[in-house]
Amino acid sequence: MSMISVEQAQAHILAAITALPQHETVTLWQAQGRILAQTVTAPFDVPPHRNSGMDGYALRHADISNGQSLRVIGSSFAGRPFTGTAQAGECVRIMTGAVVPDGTDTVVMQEYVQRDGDAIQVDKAPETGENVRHPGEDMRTGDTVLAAGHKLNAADLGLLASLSLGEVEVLRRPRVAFCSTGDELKSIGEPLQPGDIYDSNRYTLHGLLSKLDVEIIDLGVVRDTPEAVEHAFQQAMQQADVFITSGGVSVGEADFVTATLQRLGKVDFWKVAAKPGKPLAFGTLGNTVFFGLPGNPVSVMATFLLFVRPAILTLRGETVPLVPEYSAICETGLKKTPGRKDYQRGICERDANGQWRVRSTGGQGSHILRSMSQANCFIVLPLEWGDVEAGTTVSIIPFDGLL
Ligand SMILES: Nc1nc2c(c(=O)[nH]1)N[C@H]1C(S)=C(S)[C@@H](COP(=O)(O)OP(=O)(O)OC[C@H]3O[C@@H](n4cnc5c(N)ncnc54)[C@H](O)[C@@H]3O)O[C@H]1N2
Ligand code: MOO
Repeated sequence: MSMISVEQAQAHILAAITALPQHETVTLWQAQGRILAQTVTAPFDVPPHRNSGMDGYALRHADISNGQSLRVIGSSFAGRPFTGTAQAGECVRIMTGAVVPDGTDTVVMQEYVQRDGDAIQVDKAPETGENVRHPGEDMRTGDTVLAAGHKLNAADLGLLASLSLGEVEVLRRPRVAFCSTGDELKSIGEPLQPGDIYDSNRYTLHGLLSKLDVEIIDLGVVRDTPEAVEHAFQQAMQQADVFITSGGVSVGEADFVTATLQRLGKVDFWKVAAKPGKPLAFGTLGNTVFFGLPGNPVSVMATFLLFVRPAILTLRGETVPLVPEYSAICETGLKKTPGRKDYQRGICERDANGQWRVRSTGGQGSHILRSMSQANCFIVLPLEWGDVEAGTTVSIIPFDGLL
């Protein structure tokens, strides 16, 4: 199988995936960031009643044009309305949010009033209707206030609460299973035998998945045997919407991932013209979407961000899964071989003029995980480019919110 371009691979993945059809009901406490599966209409007006925008006095505007003093006949507090009706020459002490009493049409701020016992004198006349907030000004009965497909944010949660809607229908979260493959991998704390290393990819993947509001299923470290790899695949197919492996996807004699995918499911593509990330495998296992990520620690992160993350966002119902790129001036020269699109690790910042500037983190081997830890962006270099001179304008993908 020949290599396909990054763009072809991304298009292929997004074309193969649609949002999960299943819904679930969650409380507002669990609803932040979830995708609505229902349309929400307002069951009543918000605010539900005419109320005051200020602390002051509710009065009849017609009464103050001639400068007469008004008699205070009671008080209206938020949650404790005045129940009577104001007549000509009368006013009611009122607090912010309290019901504006019948018979009045305007609220004057208390700072513009002089009070003497039961009488007030207005120093500065408001406009008619000033400081009166009307029913339905925020939302009117029957208004569509949130559409299906909308991603709920903090404002929306408050909005739903103000409509007394404590639960909402949202799309189900994707279940994502992942494992590391490799006989050389030891778990934290185990002694290393010659040739061993500690498994870092599972921790990286767990961290990346934790940013995405998914159900995470950790299938652990899988040994480099066809049986062990197959067993992990079987488990994932039964439990997960997405299955991610790391390692064992290249052409070595202990690389069983692609063959297992071929046996149990379907290989959509294998190998992308990306550096790092070349041996990425993508396919399906029944209803489970499969990503075989290369084992190198930087390759895992790059392929996750470029290919897996957009797929998961699409599954969870988001409509703009790809991250934006920006132009930056590259302050360091970069080594590059034409033939693959490079995602080099960079450190970017905006200068005083708002111009992005970026420099390399140094060594770009896909085993140098520290380059990802030091970086705050990818420097994206087109497939056909060779070495890059300092001062060249390049594209960057900032890591904000991604890692
Ligand atoms: N003859 C060829 N050899 C390789 C090619 C090729 O095209 N022809 N491609 C290279 C590229 S590019 C990559 S990327 C790697 C990917 O290989 P695998 O996906 O099969 O990964 P492994 O061989 O299993 O591991 C690669 C590397 O990463 C380390 N590793 C693996 N898992 C973990 C883990 N969980 N935590 C930390 N480190 C891990 C592993 O020890 C290896 O050093 O293939 C190249 N070879
Ligand atoms: O594609 Mo590999 O990820 O270059 O090291």
